[in-house]
Amino acid sequence: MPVPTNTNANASNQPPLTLTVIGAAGGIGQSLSLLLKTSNYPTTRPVNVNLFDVNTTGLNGVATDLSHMNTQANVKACHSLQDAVTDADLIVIVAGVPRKPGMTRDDLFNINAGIIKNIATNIRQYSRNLDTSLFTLLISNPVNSLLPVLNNVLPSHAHSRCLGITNLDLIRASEFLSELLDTQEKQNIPVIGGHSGNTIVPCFSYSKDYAKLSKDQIDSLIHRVQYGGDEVVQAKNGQGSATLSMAFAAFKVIQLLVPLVLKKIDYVEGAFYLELQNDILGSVKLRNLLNEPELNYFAAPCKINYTGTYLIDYSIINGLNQFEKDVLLPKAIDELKGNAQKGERY
Ligand SMILES: NC(=O)C1=CN([C@@H]2O[C@H](COP(=O)(O)OP(=O)(O)OC[C@H]3O[C@@H](n4cnc5c(N)ncnc54)[C@H](O)[C@@H]3O)[C@@H](O)[C@H]2O)C=CC1
Ligand SMILES: O=C([O-])CC(=O)C(=O)O
Repeated sequence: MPVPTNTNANASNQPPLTLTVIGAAGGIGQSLSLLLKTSNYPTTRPVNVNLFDVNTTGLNGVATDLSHMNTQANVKACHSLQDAVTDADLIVIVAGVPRKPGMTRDDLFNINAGIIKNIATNIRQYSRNLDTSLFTLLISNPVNSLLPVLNNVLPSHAHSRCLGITNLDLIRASEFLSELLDTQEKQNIPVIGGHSGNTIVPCFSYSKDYAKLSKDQIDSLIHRVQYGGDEVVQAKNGQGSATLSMAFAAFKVIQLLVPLVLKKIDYVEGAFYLELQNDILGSVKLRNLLNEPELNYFAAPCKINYTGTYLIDYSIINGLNQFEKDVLLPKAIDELKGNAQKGERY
């Protein structure tokens, strides 16, 4: 059975843009790979979508299926992590186990931490771009603890390009508000903190319609965003967690980052879970504002250039209302510190 490799000739001899999906045969991986295969990329360089999964039958099936589509990107089934990561400009990690009803994301830690550590070890050993420009997007759960596991293996100068993906929380906040208001308008609602239950802090006070909402409506919106993942897990009733909406959320992030990776723009703005490093502007100020000098990981709006996150927008904290600042944030931070320590100690 032939395994698809790049099908389009590289007439220009330009170096390809390489996007790698690890966990490509899974629920998120398949949908995300489809989106990446069918996307238009603003470049004349060849675009390679490298797929890897330990489920080799699933991997070959997905890669063969996608390879018949006459689109810009070439798909390649990689049969080792080394092959998948060596030339990557951007790696998306969706490998691991999803939740079943009754489980928390934290229940996935033991099994998924080993998977992430192995992937990180391969990135450290083989990625050509790790030291300069590689972006690594972590989707596997629990994100709050697994990003520290990833970072523990990778050199610290690469951490500002290792981003935990919380975009589904922002998308849910926007959509649930729109549904409640019965409008087509989709507002941007900042969501900060982390990616599980109480650590998810949706900031609905930033909505222009906040004053129209009752306290009960606000409480139920916050709860729905914090436990939106459970809503899908329960609906799927043992058949996994959010896959289609997550693939959409990840694709949006990749669409944002690709022009940066191609060096077509100087910086992008997005919200990510990441390590607070002293050399990222705004990190110290954010810790001071939160009165949390020991807080090592947090999700917040950031500015990112092609060498990584260079600014964390701490001003988000100043704009919060009293309830968000005094009730939601302290609960989130308590859990976030424990979640990060768990990963750091692994
Ligand atoms: N950050 C977020 O907002 C979200 C995160 N997730 C998380 O994403 C992860 C993946 O979810 P699904 O795609 O639904 O799971 P899935 O079970 O459908 O797919 C996971 C894939 O990973 C592969 N895999 C397992 N170990 C591997 C390894 N060592 N190397 C390469 N591939 C490996 C499996 O063979 C499988 O194909 C889960 O941990 C889930 O909790 C899910 C939704 C949202
Ligand atoms: O809830 C889960 O397990 C998957 C997830 O992270 C989400 O849907 O936000």
